[in-house]
Amino acid sequence: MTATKGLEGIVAAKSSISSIIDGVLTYQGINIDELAEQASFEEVVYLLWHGKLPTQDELDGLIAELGQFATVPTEVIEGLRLYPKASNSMAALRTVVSSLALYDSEANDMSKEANLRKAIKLQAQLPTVVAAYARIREGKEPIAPKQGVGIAHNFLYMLTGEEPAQVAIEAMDKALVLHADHELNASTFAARVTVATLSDIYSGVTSAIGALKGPLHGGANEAVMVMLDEIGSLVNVEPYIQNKLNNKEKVMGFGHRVYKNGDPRAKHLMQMSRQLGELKGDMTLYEMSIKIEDLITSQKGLKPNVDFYSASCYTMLGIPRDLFTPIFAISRVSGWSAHILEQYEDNRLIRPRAEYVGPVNQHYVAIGERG
Ligand SMILES: CC(=O)SCCNC(=O)CCNC(=O)[C@H](O)C(C)(C)COP(=O)(O)OP(=O)(O)OC[C@H]1O[C@@H](n2cnc3c(N)ncnc32)[C@H](O)[C@@H]1OP(=O)(O)O
Ligand SMILES: O=C([O-])CC(=O)C(=O)O
Repeated sequence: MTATKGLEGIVAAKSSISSIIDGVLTYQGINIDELAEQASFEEVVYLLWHGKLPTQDELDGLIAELGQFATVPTEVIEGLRLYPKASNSMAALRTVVSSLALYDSEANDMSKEANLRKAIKLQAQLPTVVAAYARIREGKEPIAPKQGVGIAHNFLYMLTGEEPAQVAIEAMDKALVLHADHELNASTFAARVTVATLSDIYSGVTSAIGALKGPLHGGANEAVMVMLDEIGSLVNVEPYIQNKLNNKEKVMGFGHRVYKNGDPRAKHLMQMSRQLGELKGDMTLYEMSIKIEDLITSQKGLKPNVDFYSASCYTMLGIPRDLFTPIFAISRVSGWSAHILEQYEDNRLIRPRAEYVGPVNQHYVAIGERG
Protein backbone atom coordinates (compact mmCIF):
# COMPACT_ATOMS: atom_id res chain seq x y z
CA MET A 1 0.00 0.00 0.00
CA THR A 2 1.47 3.34 -1.06
CA ALA A 3 -0.08 6.58 0.14
CA THR A 4 -0.76 9.50 -2.19
CA LYS A 5 0.13 12.61 -0.21
CA GLY A 6 -2.89 14.88 0.16
CA LEU A 7 -4.97 12.33 -1.83
CA GLU A 8 -4.00 14.29 -4.96
CA GLY A 9 -5.84 13.01 -8.01
CA ILE A 10 -7.71 10.31 -6.05
CA VAL A 11 -11.36 10.00 -7.08
CA ALA A 12 -13.09 9.44 -3.73
CA ALA A 13 -16.81 9.85 -4.52
CA LYS A 14 -19.38 9.92 -7.31
CA SER A 15 -21.31 13.18 -7.36
CA SER A 16 -23.78 14.89 -9.66
CA ILE A 17 -23.62 18.32 -8.00
CA SER A 18 -20.68 20.18 -9.53
CA SER A 19 -17.87 19.24 -11.86
CA ILE A 20 -14.42 20.50 -12.80
CA ILE A 21 -13.53 19.10 -16.21
CA ASP A 22 -10.64 20.52 -18.22
CA GLY A 23 -10.60 23.59 -16.01
CA VAL A 24 -14.33 24.31 -16.55
CA LEU A 25 -16.51 24.51 -13.45
CA THR A 26 -20.19 23.64 -13.70
CA TYR A 27 -23.02 23.35 -11.18
CA GLN A 28 -25.35 20.58 -12.40
CA GLY A 29 -23.73 20.89 -15.84
CA ILE A 30 -24.29 24.67 -16.13
CA ASN A 31 -21.09 26.65 -16.70
CA ILE A 32 -20.21 28.89 -13.75
CA ASP A 33 -19.74 31.81 -16.18
CA GLU A 34 -23.44 31.67 -17.11
CA LEU A 35 -24.52 31.34 -13.50
CA ALA A 36 -22.26 34.17 -12.34
CA GLU A 37 -23.78 36.53 -14.92
CA GLN A 38 -27.41 35.43 -14.75
CA ALA A 39 -28.40 33.43 -11.68
CA SER A 40 -29.32 34.64 -8.23
CA PHE A 41 -27.78 32.85 -5.24
CA GLU A 42 -31.20 31.41 -4.28
CA GLU A 43 -31.59 29.92 -7.77
CA VAL A 44 -28.18 28.31 -7.34
CA VAL A 45 -29.12 26.93 -3.91
CA TYR A 46 -32.22 25.34 -5.43
CA LEU A 47 -30.18 24.01 -8.35
CA LEU A 48 -27.63 22.37 -6.06
CA TRP A 49 -30.26 20.78 -3.82
CA HIS A 50 -32.81 19.71 -6.43
CA GLY A 51 -30.70 19.18 -9.56
CA LYS A 52 -32.64 21.70 -11.65
CA LEU A 53 -33.26 25.44 -11.83
CA PRO A 54 -36.44 26.45 -9.97
CA THR A 55 -39.64 27.70 -11.56
CA GLN A 56 -40.75 31.13 -10.30
CA ASP A 57 -43.12 29.43 -7.81
CA GLU A 58 -40.39 27.11 -6.54
CA LEU A 59 -37.99 30.04 -6.16
CA ASP A 60 -40.59 32.11 -4.31
CA GLY A 61 -41.25 29.10 -2.07
CA LEU A 62 -37.54 28.73 -1.24
CA ILE A 63 -37.15 32.46 -0.53
CA ALA A 64 -40.19 32.33 1.77
CA GLU A 65 -38.80 29.30 3.65
CA LEU A 66 -35.39 30.94 3.98
CA GLY A 67 -37.14 33.97 5.46
CA GLN A 68 -39.23 31.83 7.79
CA PHE A 69 -36.13 30.09 9.21
CA ALA A 70 -33.73 33.06 9.25
CA THR A 71 -34.39 33.95 12.87
CA VAL A 72 -31.85 32.31 15.16
CA PRO A 73 -32.92 30.95 18.59
CA THR A 74 -32.57 33.61 21.31
CA GLU A 75 -30.36 31.27 23.36
CA VAL A 76 -27.84 31.16 20.50
CA ILE A 77 -27.75 34.97 20.21
CA GLU A 78 -27.38 35.23 23.99
CA GLY A 79 -24.50 32.71 23.75
CA LEU A 80 -22.77 35.00 21.23
CA ARG A 81 -22.73 37.79 23.81
CA LEU A 82 -20.67 35.57 26.12
CA TYR A 83 -17.91 34.84 23.59
CA PRO A 84 -14.63 36.69 24.21
CA LYS A 85 -14.61 39.87 22.06
CA ALA A 86 -11.38 38.78 20.40
CA SER A 87 -12.71 35.35 19.35
CA ASN A 88 -11.67 34.07 15.97
CA SER A 89 -14.70 34.58 13.71
CA MET A 90 -14.56 31.10 12.17
CA ALA A 91 -14.15 29.50 15.60
CA ALA A 92 -17.24 31.44 16.69
CA LEU A 93 -19.20 30.34 13.62
CA ARG A 94 -18.13 26.72 14.09
CA THR A 95 -19.28 26.85 17.72
CA VAL A 96 -22.61 28.50 16.87
CA VAL A 97 -23.44 25.99 14.14
CA SER A 98 -22.71 23.14 16.51
CA SER A 99 -24.94 24.75 19.14
CA LEU A 100 -27.81 25.31 16.65
CA ALA A 101 -28.34 21.53 16.75
CA LEU A 102 -29.16 21.76 20.46
CA TYR A 103 -32.14 24.01 19.72
CA ASP A 104 -33.50 22.05 16.77
CA SER A 105 -35.92 19.34 17.86
CA GLU A 106 -35.37 17.48 14.58
CA ALA A 107 -31.54 17.69 14.71
CA ASN A 108 -31.28 13.89 14.85
CA ASP A 109 -34.25 13.08 12.61
CA MET A 110 -32.63 11.39 9.64
CA SER A 111 -35.71 11.42 7.36
CA LYS A 112 -35.22 12.94 3.94
CA GLU A 113 -37.78 15.68 4.65
CA ALA A 114 -36.15 16.65 7.96
CA ASN A 115 -32.69 16.70 6.39
CA LEU A 116 -33.82 19.03 3.60
CA ARG A 117 -35.55 21.25 6.16
CA LYS A 118 -32.34 21.39 8.22
CA ALA A 119 -30.39 22.36 5.09
CA ILE A 120 -32.83 25.26 4.60
CA LYS A 121 -32.50 26.25 8.27
CA LEU A 122 -28.69 26.26 8.11
CA GLN A 123 -28.71 28.25 4.87
CA ALA A 124 -31.15 30.73 6.39
CA GLN A 125 -29.45 31.04 9.78
CA LEU A 126 -25.76 31.36 8.88
CA PRO A 127 -26.12 34.92 7.50
CA THR A 128 -28.08 35.96 10.61
CA VAL A 129 -25.43 34.45 12.88
CA VAL A 130 -22.46 36.07 11.09
CA ALA A 131 -24.14 39.49 11.07
CA ALA A 132 -25.18 39.17 14.73
CA TYR A 133 -21.65 38.09 15.72
CA ALA A 134 -20.14 41.08 13.90
CA ARG A 135 -22.51 43.55 15.57
CA ILE A 136 -22.35 42.11 19.09
CA ARG A 137 -18.55 42.28 19.22
CA GLU A 138 -18.81 45.97 18.30
CA GLY A 139 -21.24 46.51 21.17
CA LYS A 140 -24.24 46.88 18.83
CA GLU A 141 -27.57 45.05 18.93
CA PRO A 142 -28.22 42.35 16.30
CA ILE A 143 -30.75 43.24 13.61
CA ALA A 144 -33.66 40.92 12.84
CA PRO A 145 -33.73 39.48 9.30
CA LYS A 146 -36.02 41.05 6.69
CA GLN A 147 -38.62 38.89 4.97
CA GLY A 148 -38.94 38.54 1.20
CA VAL A 149 -35.43 39.66 0.21
CA GLY A 150 -32.50 37.55 -0.95
CA ILE A 151 -29.65 36.39 1.27
CA ALA A 152 -27.12 38.91 -0.13
CA HIS A 153 -29.49 41.79 0.59
CA ASN A 154 -30.48 40.49 4.02
CA PHE A 155 -26.91 39.82 5.10
CA LEU A 156 -25.70 43.33 4.21
CA TYR A 157 -28.77 44.82 5.88
CA MET A 158 -28.31 42.80 9.09
CA LEU A 159 -24.61 43.64 9.14
CA THR A 160 -24.94 47.41 8.75
CA GLY A 161 -28.50 48.17 9.82
CA GLU A 162 -28.90 50.15 6.61
CA GLU A 163 -30.59 49.42 3.29
CA PRO A 164 -27.70 48.26 1.07
CA ALA A 165 -27.08 49.90 -2.33
CA GLN A 166 -28.23 47.83 -5.33
CA VAL A 167 -24.64 47.58 -6.57
CA ALA A 168 -23.54 46.10 -3.23
CA ILE A 169 -26.40 43.57 -3.24
CA GLU A 170 -25.51 42.50 -6.78
CA ALA A 171 -21.79 42.15 -5.99
CA MET A 172 -22.49 40.12 -2.85
CA ASP A 173 -25.00 37.93 -4.67
CA LYS A 174 -22.48 37.17 -7.42
CA ALA A 175 -19.79 36.37 -4.85
CA LEU A 176 -22.21 33.94 -3.16
CA VAL A 177 -22.97 32.27 -6.52
CA LEU A 178 -19.26 31.87 -7.25
CA HIS A 179 -18.47 30.25 -3.87
CA ALA A 180 -21.48 27.92 -3.61
CA ASP A 181 -19.95 24.58 -4.53
CA HIS A 182 -16.69 23.13 -5.73
CA GLU A 183 -16.69 19.37 -6.10
CA LEU A 184 -14.69 17.50 -3.46
CA ASN A 185 -12.77 20.37 -1.86
CA ALA A 186 -11.40 19.82 1.65
CA SER A 187 -14.39 21.18 3.60
CA THR A 188 -16.93 19.31 1.49
CA PHE A 189 -14.92 16.14 1.89
CA ALA A 190 -14.83 16.71 5.65
CA ALA A 191 -18.63 17.12 5.65
CA ARG A 192 -19.09 13.92 3.66
CA VAL A 193 -16.70 11.92 5.87
CA THR A 194 -18.61 13.07 8.96
CA VAL A 195 -22.11 12.27 7.72
CA ALA A 196 -21.01 8.98 6.15
CA THR A 197 -20.92 7.64 9.71
CA LEU A 198 -24.67 8.50 9.64
CA SER A 199 -24.03 11.46 11.89
CA ASP A 200 -26.35 14.46 11.50
CA ILE A 201 -26.16 17.44 9.14
CA TYR A 202 -25.14 19.88 11.93
CA SER A 203 -22.13 17.67 12.68
CA GLY A 204 -21.27 17.58 8.97
CA VAL A 205 -21.45 21.37 8.59
CA THR A 206 -19.51 21.90 11.83
CA SER A 207 -16.70 19.68 10.47
CA ALA A 208 -16.81 21.56 7.18
CA ILE A 209 -16.49 24.96 8.87
CA GLY A 210 -13.46 23.67 10.76
CA ALA A 211 -11.86 22.62 7.48
CA LEU A 212 -12.77 25.83 5.63
CA LYS A 213 -11.13 27.94 8.34
CA GLY A 214 -7.57 26.96 7.40
CA PRO A 215 -5.49 29.36 5.25
CA LEU A 216 -4.78 26.70 2.62
CA HIS A 217 -8.54 26.61 1.96
CA GLY A 218 -11.22 29.26 2.70
CA GLY A 219 -9.08 31.09 5.23
CA ALA A 220 -6.92 32.30 2.34
CA ASN A 221 -9.31 35.18 1.53
CA GLU A 222 -8.65 36.80 4.92
CA ALA A 223 -4.93 36.06 4.56
CA VAL A 224 -4.92 37.88 1.20
CA MET A 225 -6.36 40.97 2.87
CA VAL A 226 -3.80 40.75 5.68
CA MET A 227 -1.16 40.78 2.93
CA LEU A 228 -2.75 43.73 1.08
CA ASP A 229 -2.94 45.66 4.35
CA GLU A 230 0.72 44.87 5.11
CA ILE A 231 1.78 46.00 1.64
CA GLY A 232 -0.25 49.21 2.01
CA SER A 233 0.47 50.87 -1.36
CA LEU A 234 1.29 50.13 -4.97
CA VAL A 235 4.99 51.02 -4.67
CA ASN A 236 5.51 48.46 -1.93
CA VAL A 237 4.08 45.54 -3.92
CA GLU A 238 7.23 44.53 -5.77
CA PRO A 239 9.70 44.46 -2.82
CA TYR A 240 7.13 42.74 -0.56
CA ILE A 241 6.30 39.98 -3.06
CA GLN A 242 9.93 39.56 -4.10
CA ASN A 243 10.87 39.08 -0.47
CA LYS A 244 8.18 36.43 -0.02
CA LEU A 245 9.33 34.57 -3.11
CA ASN A 246 12.99 34.78 -2.08
CA ASN A 247 12.05 33.30 1.29
CA LYS A 248 10.03 30.56 -0.44
CA GLU A 249 6.89 31.68 1.37
CA LYS A 250 3.49 31.00 -0.13
CA VAL A 251 1.55 33.95 -1.47
CA MET A 252 -2.03 33.51 -0.36
CA GLY A 253 -4.75 33.46 -3.00
CA PHE A 254 -2.54 31.77 -5.62
CA GLY A 255 -2.33 28.19 -6.79
CA HIS A 256 -4.89 25.43 -6.71
CA ARG A 257 -4.87 21.67 -6.30
CA VAL A 258 -7.09 21.11 -9.34
CA TYR A 259 -6.79 24.18 -11.59
CA LYS A 260 -3.36 24.51 -13.05
CA ASN A 261 -4.33 27.02 -15.78
CA GLY A 262 -6.40 29.36 -13.65
CA ASP A 263 -9.53 29.30 -11.53
CA PRO A 264 -12.54 30.24 -13.70
CA ARG A 265 -14.13 32.11 -10.77
CA ALA A 266 -11.21 34.50 -10.34
CA LYS A 267 -11.88 36.55 -13.50
CA HIS A 268 -15.40 37.41 -12.29
CA LEU A 269 -14.04 38.60 -8.96
CA MET A 270 -11.26 40.52 -10.68
CA GLN A 271 -13.85 42.38 -12.79
CA MET A 272 -15.91 43.02 -9.69
CA SER A 273 -12.85 44.40 -7.91
CA ARG A 274 -12.21 46.80 -10.80
CA GLN A 275 -15.85 47.91 -10.94
CA LEU A 276 -16.07 48.47 -7.18
CA GLY A 277 -12.80 50.44 -7.32
CA GLU A 278 -14.19 52.63 -10.12
CA LEU A 279 -17.39 53.24 -8.17
CA LYS A 280 -15.46 54.16 -5.04
CA GLY A 281 -13.08 56.31 -7.06
CA ASP A 282 -10.16 54.46 -5.44
CA MET A 283 -8.35 51.86 -7.56
CA THR A 284 -5.57 51.19 -5.02
CA LEU A 285 -6.61 47.70 -3.94
CA TYR A 286 -7.45 46.63 -7.48
CA GLU A 287 -4.16 47.95 -8.87
CA MET A 288 -2.15 46.35 -6.07
CA SER A 289 -3.90 43.03 -6.74
CA ILE A 290 -3.21 43.23 -10.48
CA LYS A 291 0.46 43.94 -9.79
CA ILE A 292 0.71 40.99 -7.40
CA GLU A 293 -0.91 38.75 -10.01
CA ASP A 294 1.57 39.91 -12.68
CA LEU A 295 4.54 39.18 -10.42
CA ILE A 296 3.36 35.76 -9.21
CA THR A 297 2.23 34.61 -12.62
CA SER A 298 5.41 35.68 -14.38
CA GLN A 299 7.79 34.35 -11.72
CA LYS A 300 5.98 31.25 -10.39
CA GLY A 301 3.49 30.45 -13.13
CA LEU A 302 0.75 30.42 -10.48
CA LYS A 303 -2.67 31.93 -11.13
CA PRO A 304 -5.06 33.58 -8.66
CA ASN A 305 -7.75 31.39 -7.11
CA VAL A 306 -11.24 32.37 -5.90
CA ASP A 307 -9.82 33.77 -2.66
CA PHE A 308 -7.55 36.38 -4.24
CA TYR A 309 -9.82 39.07 -5.74
CA SER A 310 -12.65 38.36 -3.29
CA ALA A 311 -10.48 40.03 -0.62
CA SER A 312 -10.39 43.44 -2.34
CA CYS A 313 -14.08 43.13 -3.33
CA TYR A 314 -15.28 42.50 0.23
CA THR A 315 -13.09 45.30 1.58
CA MET A 316 -14.53 47.73 -0.95
CA LEU A 317 -17.99 46.61 0.18
CA GLY A 318 -16.98 47.80 3.66
CA ILE A 319 -16.73 44.32 5.21
CA PRO A 320 -14.12 43.67 7.94
CA ARG A 321 -11.51 41.15 6.80
CA ASP A 322 -12.21 38.54 9.45
CA LEU A 323 -15.73 38.13 8.07
CA PHE A 324 -14.47 37.05 4.64
CA THR A 325 -14.20 33.35 5.49
CA PRO A 326 -17.54 33.33 7.36
CA ILE A 327 -19.06 34.82 4.16
CA PHE A 328 -17.48 31.97 2.21
CA ALA A 329 -19.28 29.62 4.66
CA ILE A 330 -22.60 31.47 4.15
CA SER A 331 -22.33 30.56 0.48
CA ARG A 332 -20.68 27.14 0.73
CA VAL A 333 -23.20 25.79 3.23
CA SER A 334 -25.41 25.37 0.14
CA GLY A 335 -22.84 23.05 -1.43
CA TRP A 336 -22.04 21.26 1.84
CA SER A 337 -25.74 20.54 2.34
CA ALA A 338 -26.14 19.32 -1.24
CA HIS A 339 -23.21 16.93 -0.74
CA ILE A 340 -24.50 15.77 2.64
CA LEU A 341 -27.94 15.01 1.16
CA GLU A 342 -26.25 13.21 -1.75
CA GLN A 343 -24.10 11.19 0.67
CA TYR A 344 -27.16 10.08 2.66
CA GLU A 345 -28.89 8.95 -0.58
CA ASP A 346 -26.28 6.29 -1.29
CA ASN A 347 -24.17 6.06 1.83
CA ARG A 348 -21.14 3.98 2.60
CA LEU A 349 -18.75 4.65 5.48
CA ILE A 350 -15.69 6.60 4.24
CA ARG A 351 -12.70 4.88 5.72
CA PRO A 352 -9.51 4.79 3.66
CA ARG A 353 -6.27 3.09 4.71
CA ALA A 354 -2.89 4.48 5.82
CA GLU A 355 0.50 3.32 4.64
CA TYR A 356 2.24 2.37 7.88
CA VAL A 357 5.73 3.88 8.14
CA GLY A 358 6.28 3.50 11.90
CA PRO A 359 8.51 1.06 13.78
CA VAL A 360 7.86 -2.70 13.65
CA ASN A 361 8.59 -5.66 15.95
CA GLN A 362 8.68 -3.54 19.11
CA HIS A 363 7.83 -4.89 22.58
CA TYR A 364 6.21 -3.50 25.67
CA VAL A 365 8.78 -2.29 28.21
CA ALA A 366 7.77 -1.88 31.85
CA ILE A 367 7.69 1.81 32.87
CA GLY A 368 10.58 1.53 35.32
CA GLU A 369 12.82 0.02 32.63
CA ARG A 370 12.31 2.67 29.96
CA GLY A 371 15.29 4.81 29.01
C1 LIG B 1 -11.10 28.08 -1.88
C2 LIG B 1 -9.76 27.50 -1.88
O1 LIG B 1 -9.49 26.66 -1.06
S1 LIG B 1 -8.68 27.94 -3.09
C3 LIG B 1 -7.09 27.69 -2.34
C4 LIG B 1 -6.83 28.73 -1.28
N1 LIG B 1 -5.49 28.60 -0.70
C5 LIG B 1 -4.50 29.47 -0.95
O2 LIG B 1 -4.64 30.41 -1.70
C6 LIG B 1 -3.21 29.22 -0.22
C7 LIG B 1 -2.01 29.35 -1.14
N2 LIG B 1 -1.97 28.25 -2.08
C8 LIG B 1 -1.51 27.03 -1.68
O3 LIG B 1 -1.08 26.80 -0.56
C9 LIG B 1 -1.57 25.90 -2.70
O4 LIG B 1 -1.51 26.40 -4.01
C10 LIG B 1 -2.80 25.01 -2.51
C11 LIG B 1 -2.86 24.46 -1.11
C12 LIG B 1 -4.07 25.82 -2.78
C13 LIG B 1 -2.77 23.88 -3.53
O5 LIG B 1 -1.72 23.15 -3.19
P1 LIG B 1 -1.08 21.83 -3.80
O6 LIG B 1 -1.72 21.40 -5.03
O7 LIG B 1 -1.01 20.86 -2.70
O8 LIG B 1 0.32 22.39 -4.16
P2 LIG B 1 1.55 22.49 -3.14
O9 LIG B 1 1.20 23.26 -1.91
O10 LIG B 1 2.08 21.09 -2.98
O11 LIG B 1 2.51 23.35 -4.01
C14 LIG B 1 3.23 22.88 -5.15
C15 LIG B 1 4.40 23.82 -5.39
O12 LIG B 1 3.92 25.11 -5.75
C16 LIG B 1 4.29 26.07 -4.77
N3 LIG B 1 3.13 26.89 -4.49
C17 LIG B 1 1.84 26.50 -4.48
N4 LIG B 1 1.05 27.53 -4.14
C18 LIG B 1 1.88 28.57 -3.92
C19 LIG B 1 1.64 29.89 -3.54
N5 LIG B 1 0.40 30.35 -3.30
N6 LIG B 1 2.69 30.72 -3.42
C20 LIG B 1 3.95 30.29 -3.65
N7 LIG B 1 4.22 29.03 -4.00
C21 LIG B 1 3.20 28.17 -4.14
C22 LIG B 1 4.65 25.26 -3.52
O13 LIG B 1 5.52 25.95 -2.67
C23 LIG B 1 5.25 24.04 -4.13
O14 LIG B 1 6.55 24.35 -4.56
P3 LIG B 1 7.74 23.26 -4.48
O15 LIG B 1 7.27 22.15 -5.37
O16 LIG B 1 8.91 24.00 -4.94
O17 LIG B 1 7.79 22.84 -3.03
O1 LIG C 1 -11.55 22.91 -4.60
C1 LIG C 1 -10.67 23.24 -3.77
O2 LIG C 1 -9.71 22.51 -3.46
C2 LIG C 1 -10.72 24.55 -3.11
C3 LIG C 1 -11.63 25.52 -3.77
O3 LIG C 1 -11.32 26.15 -4.74
C4 LIG C 1 -12.99 25.65 -3.26
O4 LIG C 1 -13.36 24.93 -2.31
O5 LIG C 1 -13.75 26.49 -3.76
